[in-house]
Amino acid sequence: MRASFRALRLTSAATSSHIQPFFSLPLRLFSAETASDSDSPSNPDFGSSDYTLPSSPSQPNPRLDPYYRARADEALFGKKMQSPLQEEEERERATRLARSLLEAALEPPDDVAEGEDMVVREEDQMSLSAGIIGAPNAGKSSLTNFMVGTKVAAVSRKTNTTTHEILGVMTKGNTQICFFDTPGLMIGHHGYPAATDVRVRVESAWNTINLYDILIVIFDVHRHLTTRDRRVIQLIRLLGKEKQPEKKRILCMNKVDLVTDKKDLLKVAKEFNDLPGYDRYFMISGLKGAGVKDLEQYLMDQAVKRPWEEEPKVMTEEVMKNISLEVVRERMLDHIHQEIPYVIEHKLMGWKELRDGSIRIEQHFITQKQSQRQILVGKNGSKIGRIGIEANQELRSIFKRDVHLILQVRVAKRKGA
Ligand SMILES: Nc1nc2c(ncn2[C@@H]2O[C@H](COP(=O)(O)OP(=O)(O)OP(=O)(O)O)[C@@H](O)[C@H]2O)c(=O)[nH]1
Repeated sequence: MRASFRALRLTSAATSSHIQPFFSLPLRLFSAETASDSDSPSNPDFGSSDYTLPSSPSQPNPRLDPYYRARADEALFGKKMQSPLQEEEERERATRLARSLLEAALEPPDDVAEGEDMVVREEDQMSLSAGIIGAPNAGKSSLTNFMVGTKVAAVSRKTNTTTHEILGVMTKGNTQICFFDTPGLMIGHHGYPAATDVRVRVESAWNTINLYDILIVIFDVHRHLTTRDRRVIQLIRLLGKEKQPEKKRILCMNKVDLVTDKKDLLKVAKEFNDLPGYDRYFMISGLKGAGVKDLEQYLMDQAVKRPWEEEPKVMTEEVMKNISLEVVRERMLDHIHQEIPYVIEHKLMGWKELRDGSIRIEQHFITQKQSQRQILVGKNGSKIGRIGIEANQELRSIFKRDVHLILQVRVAKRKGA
């Protein structure tokens, strides 16, 4: 759109320069130029800005009957005679075109994201809380990260109605979607529960599901095709068994990018086709983004009129960098109880967001003496290793994504060395 407007401007500039010579001749005849051979603009003999001319007496525009004007136009320019009605229509069309061109020109630049800096009145706010359940490694975090975007939602809680772990917040236009990890259903980071456990967890989860507007049941379809897991199948079946409109559920077949024969996906879809509890089925790759747009649109459509729960602030990269420094420094202070932490310089040397959404962070500690370096590094690197592991874990949980933390300890170069 902007390109076309630019083209339009260029055309009009070209047109006016084209017209110029046509008018310059008669105008020169009447100009009040003093006689001079010099036409040089750097040394003008006459500049109209130096003179104030009396404004011409206002004359009413001579009015011509539209009928006679049309006839005169036809005689002079060969233009087809138009009725006043046709003229009116043409004027309207031209106005519409001009307006749409103006609107196109005024469109916000592409790099200003929709909804950014937009204040949405509370009465216009739409919300959706979505619980996500899946076995470990099903891809809950990757999917949330993809939808929430590269910016991490820095949530300052307004309400505290739930103690569930928040995975991320997506705010677009007037709609906010909060993604929660489901406790009780959290089969957790510690491995799969026993088969009997699944039933107990699902049963108890029904009570907590009421807290969400929708439950996203996610499973690794590639894994399902290669190593079927009875517990995962049981979970999917139990949650989709009954249709309960107030407990809306959807089933997401994740990691479709890993499935080479796409016909296999249809087989899996058929396998769970008989479950009336699921409102919709989605085939997605939460990591790569395939199918996520459809899922996102579906979720946006489910949002209800309700004030947002979270302030839609986003953690900028700058804030994330500072957090990374603070977390590492805190861990260092935990492990080094002597004076030296205060004389150690601590710098962020590298920050890179990798294609899989993880962040590579490189930080350097610069000590004054070799002995200080030795204390910080510890025996065979044990101390700095401990600091790194703990800080990495903490950063991973704050940023809700993988973090590759690299710490280096070096001795400051002596001046003049
Ligand atoms: N190829 C592929 N890999 C994926 C996809 N989604 C997630 N993964 C990978 O699967 C692994 C687990 O993903 P997570 O998003 O951490 O899974 P999770 O369900 O949050 O795992 P827990 O935190 O253990 O419950 C990671 O190595 C991801 O990179 C996907 O759509 N395609």
